[in-house]
Amino acid sequence: MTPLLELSGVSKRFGGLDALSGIDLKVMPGQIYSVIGPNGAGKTTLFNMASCLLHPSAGQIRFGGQDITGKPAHLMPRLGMARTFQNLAVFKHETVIDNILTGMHTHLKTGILGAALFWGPTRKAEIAAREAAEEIVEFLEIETIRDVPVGTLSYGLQKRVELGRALAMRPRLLLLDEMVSGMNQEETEDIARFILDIREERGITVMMIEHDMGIVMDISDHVAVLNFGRKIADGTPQEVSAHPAVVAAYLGVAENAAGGQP
Ligand SMILES: Nc1ncnc2c1ncn2[C@@H]1O[C@H](COP(=O)(O)OP(=O)(O)OP(=O)(O)O)[C@@H](O)[C@H]1O
Repeated sequence: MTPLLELSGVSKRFGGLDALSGIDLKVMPGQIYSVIGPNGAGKTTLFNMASCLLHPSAGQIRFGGQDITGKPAHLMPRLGMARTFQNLAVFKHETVIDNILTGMHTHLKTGILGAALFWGPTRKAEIAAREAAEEIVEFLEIETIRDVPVGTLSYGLQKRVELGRALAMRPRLLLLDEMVSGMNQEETEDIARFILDIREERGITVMMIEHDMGIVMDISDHVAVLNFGRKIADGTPQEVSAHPAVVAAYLGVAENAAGGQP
């Protein structure tokens, strides 16, 4: 089976710093794939390169079998890749439903001129987009807040809206950057359930960066561990959590935090 996303020998250098060095990884269709590692390990840099916001200094990135190395980021939604960001990326003054509708516009090809010339098909596309947006609202259980401006909602609900907008792009691959950070236990469990349903019911492959080991261990099929820009382990949650290099990397962090020697 062809990997949905494949990084081969990917490196990224910022000035004198090797943020990533020779990363190889394969995300297979249907997987929930987590990327973990201590702060500064290179996780966000990896996501930025996978979504073409940054381009690698060396190596190749393939998406759906197609070489996307060096391609502009704005093409990614059309190719079937959507993402959420570590910092909230929502339109705070817009309502929940309007935020989700903005995700649909990747697939609405007709602009104002098209609307004037082809009122019929454009109208149909708009109606279909609205129906799909309503269906996402229902799926994410946010019907009661559909007309509320997003900025007035709790952080956990705003993240849920951001997830809805990414789903509206109808991706094959969904990249989730620290989705549950800052969420309470109940909100985290809701997100874990949504991610499982996104894979089961929508057939979307999910790749996520997470610091919350509970959700990583509970729902991932595969985990890659980064440390100082290198992949130090790769396998099932059970395999990586027992891997000596992973234990040492996390122990080093804990000892540093406690003022001990790494
Ligand atoms: N644009 C940039 N210019 C220079 N250095 C950068 C840039 N982006 C990231 N870095 C550096 O690259 C390294 C990896 O950073 P990155 O943000 O990818 O780590 P991370 O694993 O996502 O960390 P965190 O868990 O804290 O979000 C860090 O040393 C960081 O300071």
